[in-house]
Amino acid sequence: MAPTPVDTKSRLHDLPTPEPESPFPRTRKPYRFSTLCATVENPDMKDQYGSSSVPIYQTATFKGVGNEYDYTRSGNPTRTHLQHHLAKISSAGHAFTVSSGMAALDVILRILKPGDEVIAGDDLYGGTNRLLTYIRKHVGVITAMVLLESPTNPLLKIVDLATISKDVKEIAPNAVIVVDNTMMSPYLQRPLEHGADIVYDSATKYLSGHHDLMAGVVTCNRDDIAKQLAFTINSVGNALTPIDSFLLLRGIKTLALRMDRQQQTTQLVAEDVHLRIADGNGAVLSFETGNKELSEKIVAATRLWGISVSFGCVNSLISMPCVMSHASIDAATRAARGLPEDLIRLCVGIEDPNDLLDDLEHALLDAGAIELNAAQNKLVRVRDPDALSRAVHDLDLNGDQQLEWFVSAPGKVILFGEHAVVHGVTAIAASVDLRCYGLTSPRADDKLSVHFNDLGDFYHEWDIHSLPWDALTPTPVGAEHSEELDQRLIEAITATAIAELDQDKKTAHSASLAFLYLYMTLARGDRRPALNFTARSTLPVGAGLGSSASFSTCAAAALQLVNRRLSLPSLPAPDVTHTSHQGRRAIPRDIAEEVNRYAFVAEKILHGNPSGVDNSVAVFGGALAYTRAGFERDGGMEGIQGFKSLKFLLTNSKIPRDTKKLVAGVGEKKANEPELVNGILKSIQSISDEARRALADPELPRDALLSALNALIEENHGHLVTLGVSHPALESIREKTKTAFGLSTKLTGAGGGGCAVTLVPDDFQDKELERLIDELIRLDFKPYLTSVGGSGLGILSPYPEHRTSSSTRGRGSDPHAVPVDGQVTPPETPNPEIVDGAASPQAGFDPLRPTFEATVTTDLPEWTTGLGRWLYV
Ligand SMILES: Nc1ncnc2c1ncn2[C@@H]1O[C@H](COP(=O)(O)OP(=O)(O)O)[C@@H](O)[C@H]1O
Ligand SMILES: C[C@@](O)(CCOP(=O)(O)O)CC(=O)O
Repeated sequence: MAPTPVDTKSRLHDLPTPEPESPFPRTRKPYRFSTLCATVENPDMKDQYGSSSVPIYQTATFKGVGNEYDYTRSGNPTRTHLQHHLAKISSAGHAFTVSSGMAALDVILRILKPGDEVIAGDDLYGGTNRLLTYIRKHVGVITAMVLLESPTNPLLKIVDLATISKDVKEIAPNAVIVVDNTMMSPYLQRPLEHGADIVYDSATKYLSGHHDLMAGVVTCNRDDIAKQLAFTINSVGNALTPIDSFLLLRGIKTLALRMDRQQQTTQLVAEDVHLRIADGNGAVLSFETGNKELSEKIVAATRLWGISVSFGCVNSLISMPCVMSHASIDAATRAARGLPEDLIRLCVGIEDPNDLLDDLEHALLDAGAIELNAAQNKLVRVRDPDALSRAVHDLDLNGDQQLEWFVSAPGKVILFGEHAVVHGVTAIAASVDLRCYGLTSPRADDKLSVHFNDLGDFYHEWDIHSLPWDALTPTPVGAEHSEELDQRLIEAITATAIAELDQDKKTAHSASLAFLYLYMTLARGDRRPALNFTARSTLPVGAGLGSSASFSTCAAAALQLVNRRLSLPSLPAPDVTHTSHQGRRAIPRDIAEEVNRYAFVAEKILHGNPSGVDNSVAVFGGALAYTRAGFERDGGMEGIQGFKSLKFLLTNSKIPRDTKKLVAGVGEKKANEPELVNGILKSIQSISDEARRALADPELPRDALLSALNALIEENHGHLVTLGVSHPALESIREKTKTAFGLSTKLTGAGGGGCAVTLVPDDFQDKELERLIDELIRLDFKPYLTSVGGSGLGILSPYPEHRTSSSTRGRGSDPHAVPVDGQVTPPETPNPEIVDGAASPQAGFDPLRPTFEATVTTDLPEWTTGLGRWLYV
């Protein structure tokens, strides 16, 4: 392998363009850009066979000693051709090509030494931001470099490269000026001509143009810098492969042609839709809609425009930077940099402009951003389709015209993987047909109250102004809550609002803390709605069936609805709703995810270190294989169909326990006995994997499936015993089901008491089951026969057409009776009766709260069903 720095062969070309030999004695003009692009010539590298396209030297090594090439990491003829070509079109003395745009930046940043400082713009591509943050944190770099981009991405701010370069050189003569030129490509801008020292491009974009390769290009004129870059590339081994060098060389030939076409169409698109465009150059434009949900709808409604990150491809792309390319910049930083959450980025390709415009127009219409003005017979922009109703609602939040929002969410049973799931192992869990219900009702005073019937009929009210608002860092609409809880807010609520509670009621403390944290975090600016929140559950609380997650889901959904952070979708037309699911599945995934994020926040307050499996089941319902993100395996969840056909008996030992403590206990055991616990975690992962395979296998005979699951239940329970989370009462439930009935049982949830789950085989006689249930009751346990895999989060439709009138409520009326089409924002409820506070009841409003609080628990499912149509995830 060559010991010397490499690939500086690109220096060998002559600028301007090599002139083809001419018999005529007159001077030729230098070739124009598009000709330069299409003409790949290097007089120093004539092909031995006269091939008109540069061949791919697909070889790692070259034979011989002391030759020009010996090892492809260090130098390869295809790459040399490419680099020569790039140097030519970039007005550069040197060009290097590496494996991606980020690799190019990385190679450049390695010029820095500890103590050096980088000055960068405030609108940087998410990946650039991430890499700079990493370098700052890990390499201790503190102004040796000025990093610029023009136009910026995605806000298209223009940077005066020439002036800035001049100023920098006056103030810090040694600072290296680096320019990311990806948005422009050398066709539109050659920053080396304006004082930049180094220019890099993600060649994945315009330079290659077809999104069929990843590549980065670094160009410079300074020999000292070129030497450093070549050294890094050779040492790191990230130089571009021969095949990608070939593809990039081929892409560059059409650069000017593509860019011309893409720019023309961009201009047309920008003018046609009358939306904000930052600059007329390039083929990327972005615009705001004023509403994140509207932007999402527009993006989702396009067909020809591909929803994708990146740009520079011949195919047109549409994206929302805040949730895609720039999602790795946290929400607070995005907000501070003025990067709008609703921004839509269009990257225009080479399709027929009329098709692109048609598609965009359809998407804008479908999303409700524009509408046909019948009088003028033309499409006009709807300034903000939700603005009027939102403004009305916003006023309502402090007035007397509010909605009651009624929501519900199921509990869960974990069949395999509890506790281990906290540490990254996959858990297999499903929803149970026991639910928590949450209702927000407006108040006419300045008070916030909670009523937790299941926690010793706990009721408390707070003066809204007395809550510790100073400690709150507001979360903008559409922004995500950070992964960490805001400890300052928790401490402030604990020291004020919680400190005034009766000290004996610990469970009510934590539920109140979680609710107040969500209430404050989800409030919008100074609009702090006066309301009561009542929660009731058909689930046993604190028994391992996820009552906390279903409570958290109800609180998160209700408060997001009250604060208009969720917009219910328009409902399917009547002829569609009576098909497979009768219109039940009316809540789309993005809304579910939004609720799940905040349900997880509340779970963190209640549990300390939850895995997120409980709240995911509470929101999404069904049966899931759930793996927490952030460990060695990929996080995520996947539905499991086979689980739904299983029958389970859940038995509450009635031994109270504290999930937070049990989870912390396992964490401590892992810290003290890592080998033991890691071994157990590995085994539980195998159990979950095995169960998942068995449940997904359509060929596996039913009895083989059931006996496999029984064996896995026994094995998993054994591991939970070793982890120290069983309890004598759970062991006695196991004993009873095993010896007298031959059934397999394990603890479920956090253990330490709480519930056990028993798999009931298909052929288990009803009589036997009754006998088992009786015996368990006699032993003072509480059994529940449950079906699994039902719906997740439910929201009682706020549309009056979907509500059953008070005279028919509770008589089992058809909950799916009258679906309507097309309404996006629920109409406000007229004349609400004020339940708490001084105002007197008003006519025409029939509040749910009194009956909700008075109905016996066992009647809740039927009563809630009779209220009208429920929309489910
Ligand atoms: N219906 C409810 N009303 C109010 N808070 C509830 C309700 N259900 C659960 N919680 C909260 O969740 C806690 C129980 O959580 P946890 O111990 O994890 O039990 P589980 O296994 O039932 O989820 C309660 O102490 C309470 O703070
Ligand atoms: C023990 C654990 O795996 C499940 C806890 O369930 P529950 O709170 O006992 O319903 C913890 C978690 O996954 O967050």
